Amino acid sequence: KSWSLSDFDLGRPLGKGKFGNVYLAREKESHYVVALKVLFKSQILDSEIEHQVRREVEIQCRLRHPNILRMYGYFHDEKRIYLILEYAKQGSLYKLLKERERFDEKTVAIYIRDLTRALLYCHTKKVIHRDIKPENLLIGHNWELKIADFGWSVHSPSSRRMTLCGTLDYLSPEMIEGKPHSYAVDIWSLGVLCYELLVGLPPFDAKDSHQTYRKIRYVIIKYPDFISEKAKDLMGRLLVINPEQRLPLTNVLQHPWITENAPEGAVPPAFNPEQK
Ligand SMILES: O=C(Cc1cc(-c2ccc3c(-c4nc5ccccc5[nH]4)n[nH]c3c2)n[nH]1)Nc1cccc(F)c1
Repeated sequence: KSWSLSDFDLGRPLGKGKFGNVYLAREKESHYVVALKVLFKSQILDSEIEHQVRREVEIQCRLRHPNILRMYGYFHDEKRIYLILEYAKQGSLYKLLKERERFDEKTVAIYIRDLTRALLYCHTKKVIHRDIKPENLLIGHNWELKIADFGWSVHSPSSRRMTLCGTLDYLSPEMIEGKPHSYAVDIWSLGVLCYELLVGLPPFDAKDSHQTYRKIRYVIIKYPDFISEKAKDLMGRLLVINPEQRLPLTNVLQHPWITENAPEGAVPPAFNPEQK
């Protein structure tokens, strides 16, 4: 089936990015609601990232997992490329985190469990570095987490942590030192995300990038006293300088903090607007 713009009714913008915007859209026949991402060919060609976009499309179309945002297809006209993406009803985790300041340990354990499963799935498909910072995580209809790897594209200008290459907070020590990154970067960023969801701030937050670099390289972390010992134990096994010594993803699922707080069948709580 080849799609075209005339197959969709376009709705409001969902996110504005450097290479194009994302719109709510509804397929006319089925009334199926999607997120339609519009990329401008001119900008892609100018930025010589055409191969990267092709690779992203290639990867995204192959990935099928409940915690990875689906790409249903794509099409183009003379000026633009259109990506037909899954619509995540509850929006971004980043927005939710800002609204709620931080999450309770059971909720975070469920999110970390689901992300670990999604990353394990990616690694079996030889895909690494799914950028799992809050800006790239969307919340689905049943409040489940979805990795939406925005890759290089910048989203919603309101995201506060934009340095030119994206936020530093999630960089692993080996990436800072320009070493080739492996699957282990995903384990590191899982630790960073866990901390940020529990505390409300990233672990290496600092007033300037040099301080952030220093904190990352020497893994200088302060855990607030409301963080449980088991949560600290898990993060301590993920945020390890030496990539080989980080807890493998399969062991994350067996960690007591996960098994006790996110037992089989536990699902994320519904965040009702009035619930504080
Ligand atoms: O760009 C993305 C991923 C991506 C996903 C999205 C995105 C952004 C927002 C949403 C939303 C969404 N739901 C909302 C509800 C409330 C408020 C805002 C919302 N945004 N649902 N699905 C989305 C999908 N933008 N970009 N992939 C990509 C990029 C280049 C090439 C390629 F093949 C893939």
